[in-house]
Amino acid sequence: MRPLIIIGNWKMNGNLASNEDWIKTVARGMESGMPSGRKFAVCPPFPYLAQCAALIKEYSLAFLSLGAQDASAFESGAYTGEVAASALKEMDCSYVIVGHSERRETHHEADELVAGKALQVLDSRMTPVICVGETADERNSGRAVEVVRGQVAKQLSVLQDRLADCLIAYEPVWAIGTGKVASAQVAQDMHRAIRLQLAEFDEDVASHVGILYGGSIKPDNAVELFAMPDIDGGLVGGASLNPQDFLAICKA
Ligand SMILES: O=C[C@H](O)COP(=O)(O)O
Repeated sequence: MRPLIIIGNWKMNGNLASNEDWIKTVARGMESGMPSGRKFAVCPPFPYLAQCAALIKEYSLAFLSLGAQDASAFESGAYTGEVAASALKEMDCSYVIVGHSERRETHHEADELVAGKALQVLDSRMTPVICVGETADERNSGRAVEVVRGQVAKQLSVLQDRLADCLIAYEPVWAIGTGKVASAQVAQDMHRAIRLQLAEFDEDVASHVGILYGGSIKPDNAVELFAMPDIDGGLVGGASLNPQDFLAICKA
């Protein structure tokens, strides 16, 4: 049985004061317990990881793990501005997002680079959250499944059965930050297509990999999305900035 995993991605938001308020509010909200069989994490920007790790300890927030929004495909060395997966592990990260569409678009990250990042994350004993998803044009021209299959195929060709230790986040680009959430059925159909593709490679890998949905998740659409058999949780952007909304999604 795969756990439901809900990961908040703050993107380039937050500051020392608001981060502390967020953690305090979430700690209070999680105090009385959380639904069983679920895991929760938050991914702040790199500079705030140490602060958030310390606050999670201070408030004994056992339910909440820490994650990062990216990692280098290199182990260490002269790569100015890059952050090594091993450094993220030292900061108490359990998850690292790789290949987010915002990085694929703004930083021209290709599938091979994304797979290299995922390998570094795995080698540092954390879980990569590998993002895939089609643009509006690709969906409107009927190529959504083909595009996503292509992205997953590249990851499979590099990671092989190590993909069993990763999470995949299906994030249709047209649903990110737009308020246009994919309907639960549209998301389920793509998650099913990804799982069937994984099963073509290895049934065991397919049954183990958690496939999260991302794109305009809100407290009022989370219940329906999470009820779908192949949706194993969510990667939540905008709504995760509000601690009450994040809590509501975690409990949905
Ligand atoms: O990483 C999160 C996704 O990009 C979704 O963002 P969003 O919830 O603001 O649409």
